[in-house]
Amino acid sequence: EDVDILHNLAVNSYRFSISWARILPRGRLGGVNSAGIAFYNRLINALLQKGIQPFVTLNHFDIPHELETRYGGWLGAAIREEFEYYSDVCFNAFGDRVRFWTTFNEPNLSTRHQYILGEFPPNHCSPPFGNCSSGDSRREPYAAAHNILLSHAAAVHNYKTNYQAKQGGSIGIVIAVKWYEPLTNSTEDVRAARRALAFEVDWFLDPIFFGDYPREMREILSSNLPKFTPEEKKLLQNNKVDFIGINHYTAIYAKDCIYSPCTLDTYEGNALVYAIGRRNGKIIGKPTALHGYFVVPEAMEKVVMYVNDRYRNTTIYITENGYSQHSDTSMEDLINDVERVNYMHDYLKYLSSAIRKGANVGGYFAWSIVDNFEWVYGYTVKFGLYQVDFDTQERIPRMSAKWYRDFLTSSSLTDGLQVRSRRADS
Ligand SMILES: O=C(/C=C/c1ccc(O)cc1)O[C@@H]1O[C@H](CO)[C@@H](O)[C@H](O)[C@H]1O
Repeated sequence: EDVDILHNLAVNSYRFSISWARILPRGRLGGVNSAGIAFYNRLINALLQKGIQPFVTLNHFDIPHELETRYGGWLGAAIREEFEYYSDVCFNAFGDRVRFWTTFNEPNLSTRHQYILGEFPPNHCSPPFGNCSSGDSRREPYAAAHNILLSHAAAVHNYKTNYQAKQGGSIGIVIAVKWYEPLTNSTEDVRAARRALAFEVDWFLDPIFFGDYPREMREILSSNLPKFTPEEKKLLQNNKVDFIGINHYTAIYAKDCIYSPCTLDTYEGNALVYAIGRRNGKIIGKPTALHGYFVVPEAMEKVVMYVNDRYRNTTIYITENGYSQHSDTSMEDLINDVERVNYMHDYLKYLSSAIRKGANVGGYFAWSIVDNFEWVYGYTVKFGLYQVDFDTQERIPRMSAKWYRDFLTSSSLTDGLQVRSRRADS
């Protein structure tokens, strides 16, 4: 039914992730769960029958529980071999039909929620970030990220060596990219915004493209930041991604915390930056249902140009972009979601502007087709173009679903928005 919905919406690609635990419930030392393989085979085949390209993520936050018990999850170096094995099972089982792979979804966001703030499992943190039963908010996120980067490199190496030539697909990684605008035009705040971006984007993409962490991180984190051996640098640089996925939702002001005092217990704390939604009392953009996420459409162009310029014109896919509503919104407003229509329209307008300036953008994915389980917020935050009645599983198209279908199927729009649907494989 959902594949029919996608077909009626006229999209040409669908992004989803595979649950590692559904394929390998106990990791590589346990067996492959054939029911899990069969489930994704049915989904992939149903999509292809409708001419929809599957765009597949291997890891979207969750891991088999046994790997947490056995290795301490991403903190243990042994998880790299586990991920390489898991990715191999997936390339083998699904790679004959999948043209687009990504290794990780937003590891730059998940490691911070897991190991700095302690909000996501395994809930590790230390003061001043929080009081967790274990953790080290200044060291662990970087240790976990290091193992993720090397797991990524191992999977990309395996795909490029053993699968790419015969299967003909491409492989990338998805990074969450929040845009940071300097709070004031002081040199300190301008540097703070640049630094926040380095701790957001360059943290993962610099090692992948240039073989090492950015200078800002090496200076500030010193011995808390792991080091790559010469062989690891080579592994990273020799196995560049074919494309970069960007999940972009919002922008926020960055205030310097090196030359002026701040509370440093936030998401940007380790970068010595304080992020704030207001400048002189004026909010950066309309708030959404997700705390700290504001509507700032022009930031779409800025993040795309930044990534395009720094990472040498590598193809960019916008792998997520979307607008959230509170579940306590009235039924009428949930369905007549004009704010979501405006959000998508305006963000797409700035994406088209980036394309006109030369950015190499291969496609755009709306988040999300249906209301999703929003992690720690559960069902209280709604992102769907289709509303879901969770008692009956009924899907109800919102205004945004109709708008998006019209946008994708009309060859031009009268109001100057000139983005067209692009084929994911072009
Ligand atoms: O998962 C996040 C964001 C999580 C978060 C934000 C704010 C907090 O306070 C806590 C968690 O990013 C992406 O954005 C979406 C819409 O959020 C999620 O539904 C996707 O699963 C994910 O890839």
